[in-house]
Amino acid sequence: MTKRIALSSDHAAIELRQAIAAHITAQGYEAVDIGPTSPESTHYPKHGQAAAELVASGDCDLGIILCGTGQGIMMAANKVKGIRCGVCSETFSARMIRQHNNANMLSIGERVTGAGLALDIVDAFLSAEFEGGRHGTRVDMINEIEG
Ligand SMILES: O=C(CO)[C@H](O)[C@H](O)COP(=O)(O)O
Repeated sequence: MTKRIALSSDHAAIELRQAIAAHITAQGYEAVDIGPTSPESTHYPKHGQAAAELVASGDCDLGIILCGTGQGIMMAANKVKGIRCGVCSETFSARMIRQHNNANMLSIGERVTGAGLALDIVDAFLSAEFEGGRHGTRVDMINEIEG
């Protein structure tokens, strides 16, 4: 079944978000891009929350969110129950947050990471699978903290 990927950003990362949407669509994913499209200044918490809710509800399989640094929108997304989101600026971590942490969202900073590398980061994240085992025990411990 086609994987649905939630995408959102604030004003600082619209161009990179749209490039990622086109990139993953070309790979056969369904990009559920909830904007914004206007370059007007906006507030990253609401965009992080909206994408995180699509993932937490099961409407989307995974999510990719962006802001200037990737940090603020990641913090907002991680407040939604069931979300495990990491900021990545290289491919090793993008792969590992899936394999070891079962991350269901990836965050990238458009003001930090160039577009070419960002697309490689997305590929690393989307192609990796959670390994379970001892990592499952640890992810369960994270979920227990959340309650
Ligand atoms: O990176 C971000 C949050 O972590 C934001 O994109 C950034 O703070 C927006 O800044 P500005 O309003 O000056 O464009």
